[in-house]
Amino acid sequence: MNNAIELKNLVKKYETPSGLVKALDDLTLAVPQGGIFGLLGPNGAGKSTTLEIIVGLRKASAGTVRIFDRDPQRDSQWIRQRVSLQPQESTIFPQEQVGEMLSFWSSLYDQPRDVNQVATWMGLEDLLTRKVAKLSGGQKQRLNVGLALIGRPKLAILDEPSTGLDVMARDDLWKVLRLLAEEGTTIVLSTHDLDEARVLCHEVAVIDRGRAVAQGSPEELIQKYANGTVISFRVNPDAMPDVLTELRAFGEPEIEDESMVSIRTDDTDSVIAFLSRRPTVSQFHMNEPSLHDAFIRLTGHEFE
Ligand SMILES: Nc1ncnc2c1ncn2[C@@H]1O[C@H](COP(=O)(O)OP(=O)(O)OP(=O)(O)O)[C@@H](O)[C@H]1O
Repeated sequence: MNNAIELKNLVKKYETPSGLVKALDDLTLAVPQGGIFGLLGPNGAGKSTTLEIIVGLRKASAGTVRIFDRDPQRDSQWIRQRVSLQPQESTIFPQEQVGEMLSFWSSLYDQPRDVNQVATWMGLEDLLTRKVAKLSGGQKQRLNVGLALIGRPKLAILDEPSTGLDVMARDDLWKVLRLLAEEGTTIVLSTHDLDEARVLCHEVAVIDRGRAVAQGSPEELIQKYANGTVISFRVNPDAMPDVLTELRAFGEPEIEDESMVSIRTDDTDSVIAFLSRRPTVSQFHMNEPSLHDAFIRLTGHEFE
């Protein structure tokens, strides 16, 4: 068995007062063991629903779920010792102190990590005697991630772990996640931060409207789906018609305003060489192909 997670043809329907909501619509994906895997998608794409089904908190309406080759609904005891979830929101035990929470959580596992080690990882070492209710949003988030890691899970499921963290806390979290992945932990996180997905995740699945529309490393997806670099520049309005005509040899230019033009190209060197020979052209700007471009190409709509 090579995969930590195998989801096949998952469907999840929620009953709501205004009718059935189809949160997952034939979602299929596999997560290899080890490494950091990202579920990437806009609000409402179905990421949290997928994560909750993986840990057995929710039951799919149809389809199959295998976690280390087991069924999380039937083998819930086995799964609970090895698979952890950091939910998006949690209001557990607000009157307890941070240290008490970490100790209590660690007592639920057979081979927990050291409480002080996890507190240090999460930047909570000076807050161990503070009540959970008195933590800031970012501190609560760090505690929730710490609780998800303290049981030494084989598979840690993190639902938007960076949300609410400042840049330094986010960088510290990334370091911890990379360290755990190097040790062999499989980490699955959801995010709608495309930059986070690109720098942190070894592999991502792009989720859109309840389906996984593509899977691969961020660089693979960019290469496969994001079309070329966008070069934009200013041009003297009098020279615009000539420049546009000649530029068409490289692709279809887009006029942004009366003096700003952009063109998407795979042949950056030739376009730059052409433009730099023109005295009427100035202020070059290059936008490398990104996951955002790949997402738009894959889904046909903006990431929002
Ligand atoms: N308990 C629920 N009852 C009814 N509808 C729900 C429930 N949970 C989620 N949904 C709906 O299912 C769809 C998918 O939601 P989900 O929370 O899985 O998406 P998400 O990708 O995690 O979004 P976000 O990035 O905003 O957290 C949305 O349309 C949402 O409104």
